[in-house]
Amino acid sequence: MLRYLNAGESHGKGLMGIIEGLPSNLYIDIKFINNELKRRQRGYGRGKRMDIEKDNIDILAGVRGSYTIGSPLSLYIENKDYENWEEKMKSIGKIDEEIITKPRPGHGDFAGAIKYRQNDIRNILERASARETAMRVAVGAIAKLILKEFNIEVYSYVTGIGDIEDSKEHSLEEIAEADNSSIRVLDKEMEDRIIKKIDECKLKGDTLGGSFKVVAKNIPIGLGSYSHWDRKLDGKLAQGLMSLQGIKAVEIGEAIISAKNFGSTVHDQLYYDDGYYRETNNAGGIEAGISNGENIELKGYMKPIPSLRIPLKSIDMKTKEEFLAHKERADVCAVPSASIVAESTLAWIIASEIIIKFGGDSIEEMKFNYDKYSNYIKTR
Ligand SMILES: Cc1cc2nc3c(=O)[nH]c(=O)nc-3n(C[C@H](O)[C@H](O)[C@H](O)COP(=O)(O)O)c2cc1C
Ligand SMILES: C=C(O[C@@H]1CC(C(=O)O)=C[C@@H](OP(=O)(O)O)[C@H]1O)C(=O)O
Repeated sequence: MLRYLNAGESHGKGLMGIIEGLPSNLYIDIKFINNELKRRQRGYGRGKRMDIEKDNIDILAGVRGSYTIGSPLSLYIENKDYENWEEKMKSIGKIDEEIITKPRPGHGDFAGAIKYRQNDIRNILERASARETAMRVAVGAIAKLILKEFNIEVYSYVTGIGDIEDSKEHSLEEIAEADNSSIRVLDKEMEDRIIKKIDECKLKGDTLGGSFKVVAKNIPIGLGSYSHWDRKLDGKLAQGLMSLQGIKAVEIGEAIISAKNFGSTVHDQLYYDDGYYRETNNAGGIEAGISNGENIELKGYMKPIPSLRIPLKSIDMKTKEEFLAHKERADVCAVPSASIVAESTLAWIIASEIIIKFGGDSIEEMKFNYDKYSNYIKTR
């Protein structure tokens, strides 16, 4: 079983991660991990923080000579912004005028302050923050390195920002080009319109959300199971994506349009010609909680960023008086970054499932079991 934990406050010293259950003899490509971290930091609409951070992975344990050795992996990413926050972080909650008491609607401030009995909302926002997604991407990059051994690739692109949407079908070759766009869209004209919209939104002190698609190809048949609720692959993927800050809905395959159509037009018919194939993939590669060999296709929907330069109405939790919410430096839109975190999440869950299905303590043993299973499939 593969698992990980991460720790770290947004403006603390840094982010820590521990991965346990990795196979031995996996090549840890630091350049690849750092490039993934860079991909997450990009995206038009992000705030000043991304100019400060230069996310870079430091591997403290679990690797010798670039290969895993079967021990837990320990990871570290420094927060460059810490030097600007050191005093505040050390005195947290002690300097009266710096205590945050006016919760931002849409963030964790209000419910978190009550739940954890904190007078200073900074103690909530530091960990509720999406800063920790940098570590999720580092961990996801390691999952991608496992997937590469099995020729599995993960892609994503932005399908919409605000009311500007791309509802066209795109080939994987087109989707692979999303990194060339500052907003990770596949259409230049759409990119220009979105940039204009983000600029106007920023001027108004407002924020935007949007949607993205994540796709994984070369998925073996049989990951996940229908046998119990918590073994279902679609359930695990939805939970993974929903756990990302700001993501409020997840669609698997063409779920939304399918709910409006007849079964005869929705279900992906099966054909055989020297191997099974389908002409459609409305199910998004999953039937009864099991991967069916088609590409896994997910869509995530992100709400607008809750921190507004022109804040919403709130209550000062100290005096109970009406006030505008606390102002905090923020992104105007972070959907492109969220799409990269979603790639990492999908990669992590698929890598975990590969380890469940093919077992093995080393990459060699996993591949041996995988090859045997692939040969078996050819005979069915
Ligand atoms: C990459 C990324 C960057 C984000 N940046 C901000 C931000 O600058 N300001 C903010 O208020 N929320 C930001 N968010 C969203 C909040 O973290 C999120 O809305 C909040 O934690 C409440 O959680 P929920 O939206 O899942 O309910 C960001 C989310 C992501 C994925
Ligand atoms: C630090 C990151 O995102 C942060 C997520 C975030 C939030 O509230 O979620 C608030 C902002 O923090 P700050 O106020 O320090 O600018 C974002 O910059 C990151 O993505 O690495």
